[in-house]
Amino acid sequence: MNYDAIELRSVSRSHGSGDSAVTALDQVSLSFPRATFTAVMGPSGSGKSTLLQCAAGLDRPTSGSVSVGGTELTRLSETRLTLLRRERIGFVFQAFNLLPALTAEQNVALPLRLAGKRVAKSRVREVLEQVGLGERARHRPTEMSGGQQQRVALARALITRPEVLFADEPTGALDSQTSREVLALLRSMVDREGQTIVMVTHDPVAASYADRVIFLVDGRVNGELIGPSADDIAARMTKLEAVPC
Ligand SMILES: Nc1ncnc2c1ncn2[C@@H]1O[C@H](COP(=O)(O)OP(=O)(O)OP(=O)(O)O)[C@@H](O)[C@H]1O
Repeated sequence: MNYDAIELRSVSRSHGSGDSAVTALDQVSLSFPRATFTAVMGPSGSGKSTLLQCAAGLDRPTSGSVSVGGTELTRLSETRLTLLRRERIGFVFQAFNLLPALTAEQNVALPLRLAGKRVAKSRVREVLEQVGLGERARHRPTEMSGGQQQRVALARALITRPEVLFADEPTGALDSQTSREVLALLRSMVDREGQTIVMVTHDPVAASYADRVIFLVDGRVNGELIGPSADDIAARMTKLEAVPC
């Protein structure tokens, strides 16, 4: 069967209990087809991070189910879930989280080393070249710009050829020119390599690089835009943020 990269079925996630319970996600059903780039947007507290965490197997839904490439996460033990995350899911965050004592190539090789796998130098070079850093393999993070560091983080996320790359505000710490370069790189990973990407962002320009933008409000899907411009996205966000709580 040809499964979507990620599928969420009626996913709910609550925190706490009784009167103080908070519903961070409320019956969310979404599919993320392979080789597509999806942005997730919504007002602060609308459930974006919770959605990403549940979809990536970092958090468990209170009810509903999540599948990665047809594998149902909700049925896996913690050990199997950790293995699946390590082998089939990639992450990049606003903070680059590189190890300062290691060179770019050592940082990129780290996920394979941690998994006890053989590290082929040629594969490390290949991903560094994909992100345009073939010449910087021996540099340490302090010798690189913010954009270059985020590209190393991207190469590190891609070394295992993950089925899905989750990006949480990946350009939040970058200036607008550097952000555009990183976003163009994400776009080309989808178009050239068939990578599936799900990205949470507050930035309409960043979201406009995606094929589809999903809007969350109060833990529910409030609609989507397909191939929108940054202006369309900004207008929709302004409307959503104007809704009284
Ligand atoms: N561990 C937790 N305990 C209690 N409530 C939580 C917890 N994590 C999230 N929440 C609540 O769940 C809701 C959704 O939070 P979430 O962080 O997913 O929103 P978000 O859209 O990512 O917000 P932001 O854009 O501000 O980062 C919020 O009301 C938040 O306060």
